[in-house]
Parts: sequence; structure tokens; C-alpha cells
Amino acid sequence: MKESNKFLRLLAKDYPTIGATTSEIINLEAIMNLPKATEHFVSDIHGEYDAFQHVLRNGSGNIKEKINEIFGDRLMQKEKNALATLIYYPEEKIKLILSEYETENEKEEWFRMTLSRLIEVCVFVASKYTRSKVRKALPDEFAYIIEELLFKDNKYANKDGYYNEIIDSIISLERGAAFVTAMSNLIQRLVVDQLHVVGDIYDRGPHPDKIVETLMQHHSVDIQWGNHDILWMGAASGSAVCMANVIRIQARYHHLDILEEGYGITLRQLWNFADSTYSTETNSCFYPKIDPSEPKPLQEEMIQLTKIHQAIAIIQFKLEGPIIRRHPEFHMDHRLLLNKIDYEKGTITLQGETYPLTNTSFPTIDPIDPYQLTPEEEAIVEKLVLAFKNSNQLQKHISYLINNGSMYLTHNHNLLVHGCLPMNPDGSFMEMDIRGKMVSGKVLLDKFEDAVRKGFLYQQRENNDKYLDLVWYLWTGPASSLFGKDQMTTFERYYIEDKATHIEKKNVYYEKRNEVETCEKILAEFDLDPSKGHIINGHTPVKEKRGEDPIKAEGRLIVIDGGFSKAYQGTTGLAGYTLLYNSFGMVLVSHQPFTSVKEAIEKESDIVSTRRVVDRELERMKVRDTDTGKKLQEKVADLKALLFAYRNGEISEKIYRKSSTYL
Ligand SMILES: O=P(O)(O)OC[C@H]1O[C@](O)(COP(=O)(O)O)[C@@H](O)[C@@H]1O
Ligand SMILES: [Mn+2]
Repeated sequence: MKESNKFLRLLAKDYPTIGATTSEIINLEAIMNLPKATEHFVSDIHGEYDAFQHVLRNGSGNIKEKINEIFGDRLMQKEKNALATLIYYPEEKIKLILSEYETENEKEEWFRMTLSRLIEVCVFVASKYTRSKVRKALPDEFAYIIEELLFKDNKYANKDGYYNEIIDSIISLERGAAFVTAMSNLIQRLVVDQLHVVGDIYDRGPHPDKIVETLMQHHSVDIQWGNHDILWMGAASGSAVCMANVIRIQARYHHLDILEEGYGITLRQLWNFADSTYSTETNSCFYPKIDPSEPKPLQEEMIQLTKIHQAIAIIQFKLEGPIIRRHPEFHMDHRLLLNKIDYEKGTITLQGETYPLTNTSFPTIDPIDPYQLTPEEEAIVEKLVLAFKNSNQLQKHISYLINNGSMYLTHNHNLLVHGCLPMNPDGSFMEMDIRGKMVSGKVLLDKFEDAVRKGFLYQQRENNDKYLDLVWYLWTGPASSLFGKDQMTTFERYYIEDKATHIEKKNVYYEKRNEVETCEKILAEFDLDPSKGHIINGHTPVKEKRGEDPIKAEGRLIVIDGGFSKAYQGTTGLAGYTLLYNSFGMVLVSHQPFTSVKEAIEKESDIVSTRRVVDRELERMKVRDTDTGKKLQEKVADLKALLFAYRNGEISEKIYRKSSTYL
């Protein structure tokens, strides 16, 4: 049998008749003619769960925009704000509103009015999708009712009465609040079809674990790993050096509770060791960074935090040594610093220059062999590595990142990558030796991804280091697409006052990405159409305050790291960018700092500030023009081939007639 016939016969199982085949073709053609669904891009969330939730709930201002479009002058701005807040935070807002009414009548009236407004919004946002897609999104309890309400037609004269009756019975059965909540969640769900997280969910902020939980509940997410995510992925895979970095950053930002409470990893031994090993004098460089809006820790707690921070930083520096030494191809010898310290004088010599150290207490370092862990440090590291590997919750979250994430993503003509494509000054892609082979560009990123996946998958194997070393490299190495700087000057930032030593020089990519030519070259490297595609980056906070533009190379590249991270809002002057890509084009949204959920609900304040059009489509984009459209077109071509085979008798239809004999 011919190969193509074999394939068509298989397809014929699903479409056994000419009728079934043609109706599927018509169905697919109809889907391809729908407007392209909305994509939502966010990045560098850095544990800021509340701000992230808000942006997610309001669809980066998309819900407000729909409300404005639908109600125009029919509602006052105040009413529109109230409706928007209700959709973002239905449960909390309903309680607040109902507490203001005194009689049951007033409450019922509010439910009736609100439900009719919600239905209007829902009908509008659902109109972009097929019925079957909307049906799949419906909450079980109210699926039938919502479907009736959404797809009401005016065929029957008494339909209005019928709908009012549905609404009345929902209210009289005291399911009003549940129904308003379900409708609000459905609107949130329909307003954004696909969420892209362009990296750095973890570190600095208080609740990365809750962000991952939220993403896990989301209907459709992809993640492009960031350097901070990679650190946690390495730690969960059993990399001691990644783990030491993770703990150090949690100590630095006073969020060790994420490990101890969120992930059930006990740090008791490390606390005890730090307490008995390090003194409290001249330790200011290890003071934790405390978010000023959080309560300040007590003096005693500050001392403990400072000591554990120092203890784990030293362990990290020690663990880096052997990896750098066993990988000359990493070209990271300049990061071997512990052997450049004069432990008697308390100085360090870097590139011929000698600097005093701000802290000269190194009780665990043997100057002859400074990278050697003490037996106590070694025992602690070993136990902690096991604790990370055995934390169910952490393994669950990291598996999710592995399964739903990648080093980069090409989607609907765009390339999404957290950091950069490492380049040489002449514009060629930087090469790196991966197990004896020089690779660059897309192939390099594919190799990196392979190492991350294998490192996680083979965490029980003995010699997993060959993968895990590369995972650590992704955090801090010069040719890492997630980092893209010549060095990470962590040691210098703690120990040397002279700021010149803190400089981390960015890869030339970060200049070249301003040029159209570079962006087109990169898009072509990833088999994308350079005339249509965009590159979306996170990672480098855009200092809009200082006049930096997040839209580069005439709109070919957009950087969306505006600083969800509170620690960086001082530099960016903003609280983050998000990007929306709908059938009309791309819109960049900048957000003002988010204060609190309470304020958002009570004052109905939104953090969206400005929306800038990056690209406007000349013609409204349809599903046909997307990656899904491409697949659907292929399927239509196959179905047409099947139809042809039915018609010319190559394959016969399977028509099941009902038996005419009575038993
Ligand atoms: O702000 P901190 O905690 O001092 O961290 C600074 C370090 O973070 C990095 O910027 C990496 O983190 P980002 O990916 O968020 O930029 C390093 O380059 C730098 O050394
Ligand atoms: Mn980053």
C-alpha cells in the first residue's frame, strides 16, 4: 500500500464518510477565519505575586478596554471601574458591595443589574472563539446556564422572559455570588488566550512558589526560563553550587521562609553552623535587603540572617572553584577569587590592583587550599542537596517549569528569549565548546536546553555533574543566553567598596539589538520571517526614567523587563511592562507600582498607566495567520486529499446502516 494511502486510511477512521469529511473542512475553515486570539507576555516577576496576580486578572488593562468598548457612555466611569474591579476580584468585591446594602431587595437588584452587565461582557469576549472552545472553558456548575445565556438568539419571542427567569432563580436559590464569581472568572479566562512568561519567576520577591501554583492553574502558559529560574532548577536537580546561590539570595532578601515553609526544606543545621562560626562584627555587607514596606526584623533576627548569609556566600564561592577548574572551556578563570586574597593583610589583588576587603573574617578558609569545604560545611551541603531533591513541593514546581518551559520559544512569528543571543563584536554568534564541539546561535541554545532537561531527569545518576555544571554556567557564564554579561561580580559587591570592580559588562548583543539588521539576522537563525517577526526579551530592566526605550530596532525587538521587582523600581521608575498581541497588533503596557490587593479592591484603582502601539496590523490578523492556523491548513489539505480519495473510489466510505430486521 502506498504510504499516502496508509495515512489517508488512518484519517478515514475519524472521518468515515464524505459528509463527515466535508463538515470538518467547513468547521476548520470557519475557525481559521476567526480573529487571532490574544497573547499576553510578562517577564521578570521575581516573586511579586500580588502585582502579578493583578496584571493577570486585569489582562494588562484588556478587561477595562473591553468594558469601555461595550458600555461607552451608557455607564459612568465610576460604574465601569466598579465592574472591572468586580471581574478582577469577584469574591472580595461581592462581599464588600453586599455589606453596603441593607435590604434583601437592594441586594437582589444589584445582582440582577450586575449579572446582565457581566453577560454582556462575556458575550463580547466570547465572540472571538468557537462555541466548542467557549464550552470547554465553562465552569462545571453553571456550564449549561451560561451557554444558554451566551448564545441566546432572538428566535423565540418569549426568550427574554426565559433569561430573566434563569437569573431570578439563580438569585432566589442564593447562588448569585457563586454565579457572579464564575462569570468573572470566565471573562478573565477568555480575555487572554495564551500567557507567555519570559523568565525570572524566582528570587528577590516574597512568593515565587505561589506564582508557580497560579501558573499551574492557568489554562494555557508557556515559560521561557530565566537565569533565576535556572538556578532553582539546578538546585532541584542536585547542583550544590546552584543550591548555595538560591539560599544566598533568599538570605539576602530575607525570604528564607520560602525554603523552610514553602518548600519544607530545613535549614536548621546551616543556622546553627552560621551562628557558631561567624561573628557579628564588620558584617554590614551581609545585612539582608529588607523591603521597606515590610516590618523590620528584630535586632537578634538581623544578626542571625547576616550570619547565615555570610556562611552560605562563602560556601558558594568555595563550590565555584572546582567547577571553573574542571571546565577550561567555560573561560571563567577570572572568577577564581578566593586564591587572590591575602588572608593576613585582608586584601585582594585583581588585575594588578590591590583592594582592601570590607570584611576579613574567613574562619572556614584554609589559605593554602581556599576552595576546600570544611567537614562541617561538606556535611551541611550534602544534607541540603538531599533536602532539595526530596522536597515534593519543589520537585512538583520544577517539573512544571521543565515540562512547560524552554530556553526560547518561537511562536506566531516571534522569538521569545529571556536574555540574549550571545554575540561577538563583529555581529557573529558567540561560539562555545560543548563537549568538544564548537556551537553557536540556535544550536547552542538547543544544547543548553538539552543539558537542563537531562540534569533534571538524571538527578539520581552518579555523574550528573556534566549536565549540572552547564546548568550553573547558564546562571553566570559569559556565553549564557540567560545571563549575557562578562562576569557576575557577586564577590566584589560584598567585599570591595570600589564600585569599578562591580561592573558587569553586558554582551555586545545588548547594543546590537537596537539595529534592525541584527534582529533580522537573529529571526532568520530561528527560521522566522524577518519581515514579520519580533524578538521579545526580559532580563535587563529598562530604565525608562533615564530615557531608555523598551521598543528597539524600529519595533523589531521589545524588552519587557520594567521591574515587577520592588528592589528594581527605583532604577526603572515603573512597576513592569507587559505586552499584548491581539488581532490588531502589538501593544506595550507599562504599569505603575502596585500597592496592595486591599487598595485595588476598595479604591478600584488600576495600575495600568500607558499603552503604546508597537505594531498595527494592516489587516486584522486571523487564526489562519498563526501557528495554529498553519497546522489547521495542513489538516484541511489532508482532509481534502481524503475527500478526493473517497470521490475517485480509492477509499470507500463506511456508512453504517441500521439493521432492518427485527429481532
Ligand atoms: O540586585 P542584587 O541582588 O544585588 O543582584 C545583582 C545580581 O543580579 C544580576 O543582575 C542577575 O539578576 P537579573 O537576571 O535579575 O539581572 C547579576 O548580574 C547581578 O550580579
Ligand atoms: Mn534575568
